[in-house]
Amino acid sequence: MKINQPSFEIWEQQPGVDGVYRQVERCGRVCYKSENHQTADSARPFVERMIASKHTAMLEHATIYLTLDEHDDRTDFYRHNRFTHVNMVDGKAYVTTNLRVLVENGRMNDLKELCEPTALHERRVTVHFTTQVAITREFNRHRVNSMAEQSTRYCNYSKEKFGAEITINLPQWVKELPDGAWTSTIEEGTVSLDDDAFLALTKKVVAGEADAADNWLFANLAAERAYLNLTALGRKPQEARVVLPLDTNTELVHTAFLSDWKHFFDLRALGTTGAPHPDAKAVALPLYEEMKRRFSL
Ligand SMILES: NC(=O)C1=CN([C@@H]2O[C@H](COP(=O)(O)OP(=O)(O)OC[C@H]3O[C@@H](n4cnc5c(N)ncnc54)[C@H](OP(=O)(O)O)[C@@H]3O)[C@@H](O)[C@H]2O)C=CC1
Ligand SMILES: Nc1nc(=O)c2c([nH]1)NC[C@@H]1CN(c3ccc(C(=O)N[C@@H](CCC(=O)O)C(=O)O)cc3)CN21
Ligand SMILES: O=c1ccn([C@H]2C[C@H](O)[C@@H](COP(=O)(O)O)O2)c(=O)[nH]1
Repeated sequence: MKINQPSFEIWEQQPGVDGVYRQVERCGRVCYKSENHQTADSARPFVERMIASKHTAMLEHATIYLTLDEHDDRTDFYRHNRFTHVNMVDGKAYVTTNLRVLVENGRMNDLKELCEPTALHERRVTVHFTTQVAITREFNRHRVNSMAEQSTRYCNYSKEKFGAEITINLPQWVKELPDGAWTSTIEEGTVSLDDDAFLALTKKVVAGEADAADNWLFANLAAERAYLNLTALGRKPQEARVVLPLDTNTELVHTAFLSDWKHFFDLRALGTTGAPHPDAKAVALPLYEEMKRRFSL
């Protein structure tokens, strides 16, 4: 069993139309952890597959910036589209939208007007989180955001690609436990108990003699054994996944307007409506600091 630390990364879109396709591919491949299929020219066919299979939500991760004339017919369309922000300044329309809007409204020609963001465009920002399933349940309630998440229906953790093991994302309360028998094992990021050691731990739990770290490790290790046994018995990942704990590691991508990120930080970092969960705050607060530096929130 692996133990990951929570983390985040801002995924900046590369310039131009190529950057548009690559952003969709990078975010979309998180779902099936299929990054190994990415090549120099795989982005456009990937996007075409997403369109053909009607998985157009993935297209929302590509941000489109346009600068149009106030009186251009196209400006009118974008001003009335609810997934688009338009700033009107001195006769120009500074449009921020996403690729799904263009694809689903037959407006791919507008890509000819693609530009890099100026100070007058409302920014959209893509963030990749590595956290627990428990936390992505909370983040995914920010429903105006665009999302892509690693799938427990389709990822088979018993495969070599996942190291044939389960990965847990370390909860803050476990990290903050006073030093004990498991401290160095947890810090190393891998736990592997042979059968005798697992049975000894099980006995301690059953006898009610296990401490907090013992109980936490026991439950995760038992879940891992059961998951691997179920897949070995022929159960599909989407069946075996029901025994996985809420601290199972997952990857989540959110793309949102800066104004929506501000709302996210109010809830998940700053706690303006109640204390954020410590595992949410563990990624949201440093992300807030980083966004303040990069985008002057
Ligand atoms: N691993 C993964 O991440 C997977 C994710 N899913 C996701 O589950 C969802 C299934 O729900 P379903 O309702 O069919 O999917 P849709 O993606 O069609 O709708 C979801 C929401 O997207 C909004 N939306 C539509 N167009 C845009 C756009 N251009 N920009 C921003 N938001 C937009 C709609 O808003 P409104 O209500 O205002 O119209 C709607 O609320 C999908 O998003 C799908 O991708 C499914 C499988 C795997
Ligand atoms: N209704 C619905 N069902 C879905 O399954 C679905 C959606 N919507 N919306 C978008 C998400 C994202 N989806 C996907 C589907 C495939 C890949 C993918 O990586 N495909 C690889 C092959 C997979 C592999 O080799 O492991 C590819 O190269 O196309 C990514 C995201 C599926 N998704
Ligand atoms: O059929 C599906 C598969 C996935 N999703 C969404 C829900 C989550 O945000 C991610 C990962 O979900 P899993 O259930 O772990 O596959 O994708 C969905 O809505 N429908």
